[in-house]
Amino acid sequence: MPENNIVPGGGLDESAHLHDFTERLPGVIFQFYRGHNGHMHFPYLAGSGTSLLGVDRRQLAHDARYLLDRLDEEDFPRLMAAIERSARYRLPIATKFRFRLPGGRCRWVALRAQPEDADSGVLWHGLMIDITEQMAEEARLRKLSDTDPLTGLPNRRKLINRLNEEVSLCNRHGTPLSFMLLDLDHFKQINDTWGHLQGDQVLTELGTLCRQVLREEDTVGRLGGEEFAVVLPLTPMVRCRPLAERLRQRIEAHDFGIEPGQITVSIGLAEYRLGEPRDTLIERADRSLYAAKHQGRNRVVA
Ligand SMILES: Nc1nc2c(ncn2[C@@H]2O[C@H](COP(=O)(O)OP(=O)(O)OP(=O)(O)O)[C@@H](O)[C@H]2O)c(=O)[nH]1
Repeated sequence: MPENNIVPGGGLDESAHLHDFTERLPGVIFQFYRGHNGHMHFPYLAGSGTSLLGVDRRQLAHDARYLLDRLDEEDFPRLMAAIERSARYRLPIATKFRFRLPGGRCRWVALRAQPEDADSGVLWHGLMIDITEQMAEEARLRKLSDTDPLTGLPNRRKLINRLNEEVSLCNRHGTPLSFMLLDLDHFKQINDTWGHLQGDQVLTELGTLCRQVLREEDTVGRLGGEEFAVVLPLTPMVRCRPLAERLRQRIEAHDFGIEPGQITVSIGLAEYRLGEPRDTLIERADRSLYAAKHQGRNRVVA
């Protein structure tokens, strides 16, 4: 056994070792107290994470607000609700929050704590660990799995998720929603004539054009191949149609680096009808797209 291990019953030595040990922990261990009168403080706080977070332990021993005040605005009410729930039902807390450092940077912190009854309040025993790098990696992977690598647009999975969200908002609030399917005309010919690389370039530029013409709140995605889709929240058909027409004209007029007027799109539109399944909306837009192709391409059909 290494010499500096804590030996049970080691008296003074043991508490010195314990202190040394807790100060080196790559995180924070704490006791957090909340009185029935609402006052909160940290009777105990240790670990090297305290210096990382730049908190003053003496202040926190009297008042937890010095730490709570530096929580991200979005996360503060969530953490308070978790504390409340934990206090009421004596359930453990398992949550994460963003913590603002001086200078405006943020760190993500994971928190786990176990409550117990205490004198005139509740006492939690817990730990906090910095998970900023982990969260950044998660965000990177999430983006990767949501993004079409060629155009950088949301992929089918992400777009359908977005559509699901908007459909449920529509059903809840009765707001309008339109859906647009957009397909390049004779794209096989473009590939065959100008090469696959040029074809890829056209797809990428098309994505950029869509983003320029549409509003920030509209989601443009690539469904696959030469097919794109747009989710247009708060947009009835009377507003969606001119927007689609503007997009069609803009694409027709754009210089894609090959013969002018060679790149055109057919667009199928559908407006959501309250209560209908999401797939019915997609099918109606698909039928409109089919009609646009059938009627000669380079046109918008609703
Ligand atoms: N360059 C490139 N081509 C792609 C990609 N994905 C699909 N395609 C091509 O898109 C073409 C689609 O051809 P079709 O489905 O026959 O449709 P189309 O030629 O556009 O004809 P219409 O849709 O009827 O106007 C095929 O040649 C595919 O190889 C891609 O990522 N890059």
